[in-house]
This record gives sequence, C-alpha cells and structure tokens, in this order.
Amino acid sequence: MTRSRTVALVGNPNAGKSALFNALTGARQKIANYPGVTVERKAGRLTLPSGEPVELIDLPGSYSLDASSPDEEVTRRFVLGEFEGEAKPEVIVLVLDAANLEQHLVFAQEIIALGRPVVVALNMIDLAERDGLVLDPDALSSSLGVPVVATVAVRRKGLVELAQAIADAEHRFDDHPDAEPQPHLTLPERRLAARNIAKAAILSESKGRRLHAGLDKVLLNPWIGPFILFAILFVVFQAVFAWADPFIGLIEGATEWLAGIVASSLPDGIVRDFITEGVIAGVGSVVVFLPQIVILFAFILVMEATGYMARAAFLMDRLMAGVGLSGRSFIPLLSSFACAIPGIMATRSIADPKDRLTTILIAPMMTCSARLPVYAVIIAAVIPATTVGPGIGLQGLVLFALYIAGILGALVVALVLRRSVTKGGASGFIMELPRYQLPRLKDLAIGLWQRAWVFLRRAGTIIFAATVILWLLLTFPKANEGESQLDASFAGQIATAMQPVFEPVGFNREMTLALVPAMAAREVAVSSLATTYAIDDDGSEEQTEAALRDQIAARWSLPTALAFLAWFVFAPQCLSTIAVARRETNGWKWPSFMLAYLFALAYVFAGITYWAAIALGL
Ligand SMILES: Nc1nc2c(ncn2[C@@H]2O[C@H](COP(=O)(O)OP(=O)(O)OP(=O)(O)O)[C@@H](O)[C@H]2O)c(=O)[nH]1
Ligand SMILES: [Mg+2]
Repeated sequence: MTRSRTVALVGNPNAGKSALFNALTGARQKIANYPGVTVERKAGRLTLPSGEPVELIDLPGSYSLDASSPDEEVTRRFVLGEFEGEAKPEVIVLVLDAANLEQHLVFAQEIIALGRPVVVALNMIDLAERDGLVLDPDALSSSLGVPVVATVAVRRKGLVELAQAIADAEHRFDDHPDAEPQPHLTLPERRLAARNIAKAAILSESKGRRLHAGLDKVLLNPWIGPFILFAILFVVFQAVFAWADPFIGLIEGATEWLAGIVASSLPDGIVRDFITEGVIAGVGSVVVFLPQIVILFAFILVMEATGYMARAAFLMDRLMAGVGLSGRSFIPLLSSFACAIPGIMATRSIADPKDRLTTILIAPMMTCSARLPVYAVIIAAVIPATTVGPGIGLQGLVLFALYIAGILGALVVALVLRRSVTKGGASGFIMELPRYQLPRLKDLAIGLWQRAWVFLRRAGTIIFAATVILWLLLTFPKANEGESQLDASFAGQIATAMQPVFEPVGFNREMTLALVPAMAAREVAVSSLATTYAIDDDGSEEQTEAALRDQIAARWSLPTALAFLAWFVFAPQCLSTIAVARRETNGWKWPSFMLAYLFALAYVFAGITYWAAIALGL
C-alpha cells in the first residue's frame, strides 16, 4: 500500500495558510486576522490537476525553525520529519504575505535552505495592491530559486496555478533528488537578504506606501522608537503647562468677575458665603483646569488618529512582556489615562483571565485626568516656574515625573502580581498596525468636545455635590468668638480625628480633610482645599484658583506638598473605580485587595517622599 503523499503549508503567522488550506481542500479551518490561530497540524485532501490526490497539511504559523513556542515546535518537527512514523512532506508550500514581504522572507529563506521542493504562494496580493504595492512574482521566483504563484486565498484566486505548481515541483524534484541543503545563514544575514529580495520584487510602490514604510522604520526602530515616544510624551506635559496659562487666565478672570458680582449684589450672609466659598471657590477651582485637560486630550486624540498610538502599543509590547503582561493590556491601560473606569471595562478584550485581572488591578495607577487638577494646582503653588534647560519648564518636568511614577509603579506591581497572586504565563500579542493618516479636524473637535463635556459634567454634578456637602460640614456648627471656624466645624473634627494617621507622612489637617470627599472624585481634593481655605481665610475677598494657589504656597512646606502628590499617584481615590472593578471581577475579593494595596502604596510613598524631602533639606 502506498501512503498518499503529503504537502505542507508553512509560513509566518497570519500569512493566510489556513485560508489557503480551506480554499484548496474545502475544509473549514478557523481563520482569523491575528497570528497564532492555528496551533495544531490539520490534514485535508487536495486533488492535483492530474486527478491525483495528496494530503495537504495546515501547520501553525512560525517565525523560525528554532521553535520557541509549542505550536512552532509542531511546525518544525513536521517540516523536518521528526514525527514518529511520518515522512517529511513531499512539497512545502511556503505562504508569504505580499503586503509584508520583507518580514515573511526571513523565515522563508530558512525553509528554502532545507533544499526540499518548495512552492511559494505569494498570498494577499490584493492587500498589497490596495496599499499601492505592485510585485513581480517572476523576479521573486528568480531571486529565491523556487516557483512563485500569486494567490488571494479568500477570493480563490491563483488556486489552480498553485495546485499545478505543487504537482510540477514534485516531479522536478523526482528528476533531481540530489539537491544539496544550502549553507546556513544567520538571522541578521537573512534579514539583510530579505530586504534585498523584497526590494528586487517590487515593480512599483506608491509614494504614500514608501513614506509610511520609512516612517515605520524610524518610529518602530527598537532604539530610536522608544526615544521618540518618550520625547513626544515629554513635550505633551510641557505643553499642558506652557500653553494653558492664557486660557486659565481667562477662566480665572471670569470666575473673579462672577464672584465680584455675587459679592456686591447679595447681602452678607449664609447664601452669599455658600455661593462664593462653596460654588465659586470649590467648583470654580476645578473648572479652571479645563484648558489643561483639553490640551492633554488634543495630543492623545492626534496620536490616536494618526495611527501613532498603535505604534506606541507596539513599542510597549516588549516592555509589557517583561512584566508578564501582553501588549493587549496596553489599550486598556492607555484608556485609563482618561479614566480607570473605561480602562477596566476595556480589559474585556483580554482573553487570559489572569492577564485581565492583573490589568484591572494596575489600571488605577495610570494617571487619570481627574488627578490633573490636583497635580496642577499643587505644582503651580510649590514648584517654581523656572526652566531647567532650553525650553524645559520645571513644572512640566514634575508633572511628567508624576505620570512616569504611576507607570513605573504599575509595571512593578504587575511584575510582583504575576509572580504571586496572578501567576501564569503571558500570552503573545502582535497587533496589526493601522495606516498613517492625517487627523480629520472635525473628528478631533468632536473628540475634544466630548472630553471637555465629561469634565464639565463632573464639575456640575459629583464635584458640585461633594463640595456642597463639605461646605456644610465646614460651616456648621458655627465657631464661637476667637475660635477658628475650621476647628469648630464637623469637618474640622473629622479631620482632627483622622490626623494622627496622616501626621507621620507629613499631611496637614486640610490635606487630611480633603482626602475624604476626594473619594467621590479626585478633583474634589482641589475644591475641598479651596473651600476650606476660603472659609478659613475670611479676610480675603478673592476666592479663585489663584487664591488657592497662594494659600497653598503660604501654608504648605515643600516636603508636605510633595508627599501629597506622591499620595495621589497611588491612592485609589475614587469609589466608582472600585465599583467597576467589583462588577468586572464578580465579587468584592479583588476590589478589596486593590483598595488595600493601593492605599498601602500611597501611604508608604507619601511617607518616603516626605522624609526623603526633609532629609534633603527641601
Ligand atoms: N485580503 C486577503 N485576506 C486574506 C488572504 N488570505 C487570508 N486572508 C485573511 O488573513 C487572515 C489570516 O488568515 P489565516 O488563514 O488565519 O492565517 P494563518 O496563516 O493560518 O495564520 P496562523 O494560523 O495564525 O498561523 C484572515 O483574516 C484571512 O481572512 C488574501 O489573500 N487576501
Ligand atoms: Mg492558520
């Protein structure tokens, strides 16, 4: 009995092997637009044009014959005939993605060098053409020394030609069975050769595609790429301070004007106090940060729209793998820079439950936009607006450092969690990179408007409510003659009771007090301080963000202010985040864990910052 001959489909992940397999055999293998779909070999029957049946084997995608993962191992063993009782495949069909030819040629050379009969299926030529790339299969064939057939697996194009080439390859090899394996090339040598072969196969390439390829070469370069990303982020945080000032001035002017009108038109009394100290000082002190939030999001939206953000994710993938997370966690973590709530919801796209849990647990450490007002007001108050280099403002630098502190903290925590409570292997991830595009002004405007609206709505609802409650607690009971209102009030009493806990990390009583309403939303810390100082400082007529800044500058020492900033890098100051974490993890166990470890981190880091600053004589 003669065993039917076998033909194997080999190539990089996502080249379209399974799609070709299905088209050639009528099978229904799972295909999908991401690498690593096929993880086992699957056999089917292919009838050659001569009517002769052969066994076609679909193999997992692979980057190299030096297998690193179990699925790649299957491919290697099959191609080299290492499976017990199975012969080597008679013909290897090497499936290449025409749109990513250079990358795919790296592995292709390794296969061709085996000296076995090979037919190249130059697949996805439709995508290449869509991108403005016209390839010459004959040129490719003469560089590689094997037949090349252009195919579009999903549209059944080139299938007959491919089957014929398979039949021919078999016979040609039967005639010259003595083909010698070629000398082994190292990976860098194969990379270089891949570039030259790919270049030689290009008939024409549109200007746009060349530009995009050139951009990617720079932006995704393993050395230059991260540097550029870092530089861009650096500029963003500089801009948040440098560009916002005139706009902040406008809003401040408007608040002052409003406060003036209220002060002169309302009679002295509780209503006037409520409006000036509670609403205008409290809510107004938060609204003033709108320009900074808009600037931050303008940058983020532009990076998303141009396709740069996906490249940033790609660059971060290796870093993420280093701490046991996959690049899949990047997008959820990135959304957490706006707010941890959508970020935690976005983790639903992470298949591995432990990957997902780890991502949820660290998401609150990404600096959400609610922290920006807190950071901004304290930085403006205690960090001098000097420059530390050409065009580098110290305030922007400190803000940048706070964002980095949150990211580093998250990475370290992920590393620890992945070795302890959420132990497990990291899953690989390679993402499709979208094409570069110029952002559309209209989309940008809509995106910014949405962000601004979310922020203003928060100011009008949750921040307003928390400020009003705090104002009531600060205003009653009324102080006796000679007593300070802060000491006498309910809020003051609460703060005094909590103070022993926070005294060791350098917090003063107003800061301690601000922590409580800030559980509703972090920005409330700002409005709370503003209201507290407005009530405490009855002499002043000015009750704006500028006044708050002056109060902080006058009353807080630098170590105290830095400790407060360090606290907010980590503290899980937001009940809605905890509630979402509960919903997404189906229970209180993980949210409680999250609360506990984040508060502990916040406390420890505030303390370290405070005492280190004192030791440094700041
Ligand atoms: N436009 C176009 N899409 C294709 C073509 N061939 C495959 N695809 C698509 O490319 C994606 C990947 O195809 P698969 O067949 O799963 O790729 P694979 O090589 O088996 O990938 P792994 O199993 O992960 O190694 C799927 O979304 C296919 O629909 C083609 O010629 N043209
Ligand atoms: Mg497959």
